[in-house]
Amino acid sequence: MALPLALSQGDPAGIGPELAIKAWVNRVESGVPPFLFFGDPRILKQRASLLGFGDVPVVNASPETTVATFSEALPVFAIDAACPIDPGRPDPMSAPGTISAIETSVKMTMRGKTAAVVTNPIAKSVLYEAGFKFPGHTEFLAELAMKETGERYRPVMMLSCPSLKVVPVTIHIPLADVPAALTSDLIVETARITAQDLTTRFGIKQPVLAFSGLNPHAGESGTIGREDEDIIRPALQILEREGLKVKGPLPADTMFHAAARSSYDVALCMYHDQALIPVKTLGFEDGVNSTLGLPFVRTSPDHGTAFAIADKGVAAPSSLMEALKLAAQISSHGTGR
Ligand SMILES: NC(=O)C1=CN([C@@H]2O[C@H](COP(=O)(O)OP(=O)(O)OC[C@H]3O[C@@H](n4cnc5c(N)ncnc54)[C@H](O)[C@@H]3O)[C@@H](O)[C@H]2O)C=CC1
Ligand SMILES: NCC(=O)COP(=O)(O)O
Repeated sequence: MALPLALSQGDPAGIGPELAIKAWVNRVESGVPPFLFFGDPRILKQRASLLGFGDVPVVNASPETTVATFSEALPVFAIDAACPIDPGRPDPMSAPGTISAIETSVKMTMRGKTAAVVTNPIAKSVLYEAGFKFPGHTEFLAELAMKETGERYRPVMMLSCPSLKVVPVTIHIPLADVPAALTSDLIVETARITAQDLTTRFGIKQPVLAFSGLNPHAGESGTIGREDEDIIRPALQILEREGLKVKGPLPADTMFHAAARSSYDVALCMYHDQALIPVKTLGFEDGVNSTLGLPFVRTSPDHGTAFAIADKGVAAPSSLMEALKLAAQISSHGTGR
């Protein structure tokens, strides 16, 4: 029997519990693969009754019992939240439970009990307040993988929707720090991992990688900033010599219209918003965040915790459902690494 996916709870005061309930309710008509929710069953039950899903049966389960249970009830691997949860009001006291749900999902997946990790959104600032030392899941997952195998992993964030795939080369750092963080080595390493995983996990034989510039007009031949010529172009030359198909550095403002998008498989952008604005504009409802470079498959919805709507019942589960389907599809061929 196929293994279930591990779905971590995310911030319990956010929309994660609601999305899990709605994904389970839509499982048949939307083809949602079996998942095991790692989190506090009391939170799921509370949220279900608050939002009019009180008839959803929530049962304690293990990876071994999930697939058989899934058609009848929402299976939960119980992890204590350790504090009362008020939807929309995040509390750093819930951080240990949030982190433990991620850790347990990874452990189960790396030990072959679950097929892949799908994460519900966490609020970075809430976890930072509780002492969490990682910028986000992406880097934390690499650390957890290293704990399991002793090997170092270089994680790469990729967001995708049907019409676009993007990779931010620098991720959660202040914009003012981007130019100093950007090096040819960082670009080359990010591109190699992206190209490998696009081939092994996404079935794109020889992906075309398009690179944005950093400055307006990709620096206009070095007259509006030097990074495009001094850092990005040399990285592309190295990649080209290695046989990768690359384009750029391209002006970021003109590389995302439909005709431009049809000329490449993935856009590697120099900072977070340069990459995420186009993909969330084109496909917020069905966008998926995947972590490349890890020894297991991880996906997540493209959005955050949406605290302002966590008690309203209006959160759309579509992005989480796409994340679950993509994780199942990729992991059915192995990890690709
Ligand atoms: N993978 C993750 O763990 C991610 C976590 N975050 C975290 O989420 C928190 C909030 O971030 P924001 O920038 O406000 O982004 P957000 O995605 O939570 O919300 C942005 C807007 O989209 C709406 N929205 C989000 N998801 C929705 C859904 N499923 N259905 C309907 N409307 C939805 C929200 O109500 C809000 O208006 C931050 O603390 C951030 O760190 C953000 C992105 C990803
Ligand atoms: N903006 C994307 C995001 O915040 C997702 O980060 P991560 O938690 O997947 O590392």
